[in-house]
Amino acid sequence: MEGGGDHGTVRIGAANMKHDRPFNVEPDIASSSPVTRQKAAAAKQIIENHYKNYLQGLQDRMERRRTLQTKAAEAQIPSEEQEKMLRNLERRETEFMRLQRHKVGVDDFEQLTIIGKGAFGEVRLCRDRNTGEIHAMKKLKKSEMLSRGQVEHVRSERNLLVEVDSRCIVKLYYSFQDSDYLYLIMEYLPGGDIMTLLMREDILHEDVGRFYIAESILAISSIHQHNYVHRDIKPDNLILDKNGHLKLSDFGLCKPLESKYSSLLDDQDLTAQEVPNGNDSNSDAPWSMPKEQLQQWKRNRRALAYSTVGTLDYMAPEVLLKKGYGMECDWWSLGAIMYEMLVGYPPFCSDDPRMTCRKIINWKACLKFPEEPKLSAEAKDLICRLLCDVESRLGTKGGVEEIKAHPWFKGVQWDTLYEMEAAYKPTVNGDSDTQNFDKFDQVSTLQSFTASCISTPFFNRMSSSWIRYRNSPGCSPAVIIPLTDSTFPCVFVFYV
Ligand SMILES: Nc1ncnc2c1ncn2[C@@H]1O[C@H](COP(=O)(O)OP(=O)(O)OP(=O)(O)O)[C@@H](O)[C@H]1O
Repeated sequence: MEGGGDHGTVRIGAANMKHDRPFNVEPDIASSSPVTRQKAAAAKQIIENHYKNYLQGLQDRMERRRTLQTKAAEAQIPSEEQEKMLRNLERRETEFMRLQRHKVGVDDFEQLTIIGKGAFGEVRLCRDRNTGEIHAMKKLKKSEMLSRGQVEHVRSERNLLVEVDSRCIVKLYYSFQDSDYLYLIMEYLPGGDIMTLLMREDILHEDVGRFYIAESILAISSIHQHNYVHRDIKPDNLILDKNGHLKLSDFGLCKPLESKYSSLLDDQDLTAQEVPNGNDSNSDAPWSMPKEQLQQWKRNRRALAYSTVGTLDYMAPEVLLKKGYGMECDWWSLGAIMYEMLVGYPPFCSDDPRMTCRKIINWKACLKFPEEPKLSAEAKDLICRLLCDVESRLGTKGGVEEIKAHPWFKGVQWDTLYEMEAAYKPTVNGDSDTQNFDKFDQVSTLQSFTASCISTPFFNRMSSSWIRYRNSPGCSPAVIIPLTDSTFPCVFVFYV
């Protein structure tokens, strides 16, 4: 059978030889029973989808090749080296296709402990039934993704993970789907995320902070080299391997900013009287928050990370303001994380997200350093040169090298950082140890998954038109649920 030009028209070899012209099967189908017609329509859909995916895959693959070629040419990499990079990409693409053809599915993995939750799903430890290897399985509910137009972003995440072969980026082994879920099978990083480290340690010594900021720079720059902007760099996306080296995760799911923060961002709000006004008092500074409130913020941050609302503490002002933005926005986020590592909380933290938002936008007035803990002059300078206008931000004009050359990094051996002993070595007993992750209710909440459990004064203060509460068994004591309209505060950032 050869494919004909039009849908529904097929050219059939021997049976059609007499006429030697396309044999239109439509009249037969039209006279057939409704069940047959349904089956034919379903078959047509399956074939069309198959070829659509196949062609899309080919296109993506060619696009990745072209991007790599352009990047390599721009970076003036010698042609021999370019050839090697392209061969390497082809090898990984082929390997990935081979694995895809194996039709790996969820049944190939034994699902173990839940280790994380995010905006659209959960992350679990899993064991490959064939090899016995332990991996991390990210499981995303399709209906949630579809209803919020997020499927393309999962594709981005999967593409990026295949394309960027870097020791600073979490590795992707398989991606597949069943009728309800999308799955990403990734390497398991048992050291826990930087958020957990910060919650445990409160503040990091400058040497430890320097190590993790330096590794974050290498990770961020490796995705920038492939023309990706993360937009959502935050401590829970920086995960440690068993030796304490850092890898960046979570690339694909875009939390659409427009819907997430629209209620926080109308112009009137930004000029409202509570906007921090640049006087010299420290009344807006996080450390002037009552101690109990600050503790509450710390207790809430994990729950916030699991929610569909997410956090905007690390987000650059140009992203919040929906101005044009580029890779520099990731360097802002890094500045906010560095501040938190050395000071103990993010620079614009507040128990009210509206205030955080305003503080970020009014960063000139609101970026302040406490008396204690005392930061070195170089550390302060670097933070100030990352948390500033795009035009003067380090990395904007001179790229990553400009950041690496800052005096705070004096003595850092950039080329051998990942071979060095890490600044902090997590305790990890065996491949499937999950002690560095929070303990979760092990019953999957994905069935009725909308958001995570949060019950705090923090949310009581949020606009009631934005979220509301609902008691829910197994999700005590409260669950944030979305409004049914477009203001649903769904979250997640990544854009190509
Ligand atoms: N490969 C991994 N190895 C170990 N832990 C992981 C891995 N991937 C994710 N996690 C854990 O699961 C948490 C949630 O993962 P991730 O951020 O990818 O999920 P998400 O659904 O994309 O969440 P978000 O709401 O942050 O966008 C992480 O903060 C981390 O603690």
